[in-house]
Amino acid sequence: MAAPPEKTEMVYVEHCKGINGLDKVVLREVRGCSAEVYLYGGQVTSWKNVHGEELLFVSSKANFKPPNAIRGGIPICFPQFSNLGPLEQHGFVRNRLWSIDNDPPPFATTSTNKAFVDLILKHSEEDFKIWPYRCEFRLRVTLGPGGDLMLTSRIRNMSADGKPFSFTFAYHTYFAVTDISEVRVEGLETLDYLDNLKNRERFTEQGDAIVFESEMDRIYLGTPTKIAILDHERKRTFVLRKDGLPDAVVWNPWDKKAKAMTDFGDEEYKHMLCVEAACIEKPITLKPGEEWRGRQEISTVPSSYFSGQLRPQGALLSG
Ligand SMILES: O=P(O)(O)OC[C@H]1O[C@H](O)[C@H](O)[C@@H](O)[C@@H]1O
Repeated sequence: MAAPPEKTEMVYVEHCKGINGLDKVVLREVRGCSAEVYLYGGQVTSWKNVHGEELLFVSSKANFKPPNAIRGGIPICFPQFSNLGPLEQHGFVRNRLWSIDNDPPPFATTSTNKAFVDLILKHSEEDFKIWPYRCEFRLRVTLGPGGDLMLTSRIRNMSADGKPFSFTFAYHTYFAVTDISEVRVEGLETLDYLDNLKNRERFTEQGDAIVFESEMDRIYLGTPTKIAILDHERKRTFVLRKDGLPDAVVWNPWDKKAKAMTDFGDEEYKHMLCVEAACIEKPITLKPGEEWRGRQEISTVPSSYFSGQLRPQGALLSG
């Protein structure tokens, strides 16, 4: 009798080389969705659904070359968002080489997810010179069986000398959209925001959703835990859920700024939108031994599913 055909084992986590020989980790799930994480920056650079469609934007001009940050995917801004402090723009972890964390401390809740990777960035002596604190940053990236992508950061003050530190933070997520002028963001209505284009002056959002007709760079404050990004043309809605991250940045550079960025195509602003789960207005302070956690989960649903529910009184506030 012929032997039964051998079953090929599903590889949920693959360590390999990416662009310019940089180390990357590919996460895969049974139904065909996938994600990629570069050790450089601890940065997610790809997130594909079961049809193999890319859901994150990465510029065709992105430099995958240290010390440049990678333009696209999900860069992590830490310990400083933007230029809100003495460090380089968005802090330094987005252009450091992270390591695989083979022995991460357990999470309180056990999960049955198989496609995940744990990374760690220990504060080097070199970095101590620019940021004189003892810090350990652990990042878990998980691809759920349904294709949802979860990032959990655990940041700990490792100081032995009693020195606290403060930081601001953002998951600088670049969503891929079909046509920015047909995109709306729901869940931020009626909130206050700081307008980065007007010296961070404070305004209150008046529209019943955010739409895009020109450059936008805002920090929405104290937002609900769910935000939706509706890609009208593709009838796809991204749902962003966050925990420990009260603020949300919304950014599109539009044509003029796009042209000024060397690692960004002139027309690419039409096909991306950054919505960033963040903690900016009130920095986090950690005493020695304390740990902070910040989590972002992104998923997609057909737009019709959410249609009409995304109002301040609607689904977004119900959990
Ligand atoms: O060019 P980068 O340093 O990556 O920053 C890109 C953008 O990041 C955030 O969204 C800020 O709010 C913007 O002001 C900034 O232009």
